[in-house]
Amino acid sequence: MLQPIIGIPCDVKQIGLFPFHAVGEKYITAAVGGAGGVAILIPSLGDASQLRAIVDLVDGILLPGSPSNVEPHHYQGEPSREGTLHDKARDATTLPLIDMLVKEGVPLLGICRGFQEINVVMGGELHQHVQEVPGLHDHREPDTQDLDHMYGPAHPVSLAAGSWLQGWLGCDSVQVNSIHQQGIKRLADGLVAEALAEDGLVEAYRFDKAPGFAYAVQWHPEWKYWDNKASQAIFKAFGDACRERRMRRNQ
Ligand SMILES: N[C@@H](CCC(=O)NCCCC(=O)O)C(=O)O
Repeated sequence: MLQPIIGIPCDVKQIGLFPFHAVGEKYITAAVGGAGGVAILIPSLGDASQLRAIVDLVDGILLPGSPSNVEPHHYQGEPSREGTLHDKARDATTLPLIDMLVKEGVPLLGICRGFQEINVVMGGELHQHVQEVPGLHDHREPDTQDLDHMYGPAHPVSLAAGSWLQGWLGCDSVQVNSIHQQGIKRLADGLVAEALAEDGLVEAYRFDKAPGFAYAVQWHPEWKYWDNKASQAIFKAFGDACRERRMRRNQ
């Protein structure tokens, strides 16, 4: 099968005295095994000339999750609390990159932080502490070092009538994991909710008006994707869109 090139933007993390650009391995294995691509890691240099070359190089972009948060000035949010983890370099890379990808119809899959980034770029807003919003639940991960527990099923999401997920899965609800403190406060115009948590928080959306595949989920389908039908469906759809772009570019 044709292997499209899937770019994954890095977080910038301090390891000892030096900054490193890094991506969690589970995103890489899901891009390769779940979407059938060749994964390339994209350094978060925030350089426009690099972004142009990257958009010309890739067949799709997977925006991974991260413990860091989008800086609130990008969506007119209140200043972050003292000690909030940000990643200025990632923001400076992914936010302009998303705009280019959507405009040019390059397939885009956002996961967790990536889900939040796309909403911000398209003009939406985020809750910074979902668990403190009246009526919303606590969506943070369980206090455990056991990853199977941390990334295991946490709550159901209802699939919107006519959603891609409902069509892919043939059901109206799935269980998802939950490892996030921030969430969608206002869904950007043009983004169509695909799934909602029990408290009404948007947990997945598609971007119908985008010329290409543009989909994002708040949960973590990359975690043991091979054991989860919804994860497999999401990565297959993303991989198929990337393959279609590859085939068009090969013509
Ligand atoms: N920081 C944001 C996004 C949360 C997120 O992406 N969590 C995953 C971190 C670890 C991993 O990559 O699996 C928020 O708190 O909402």
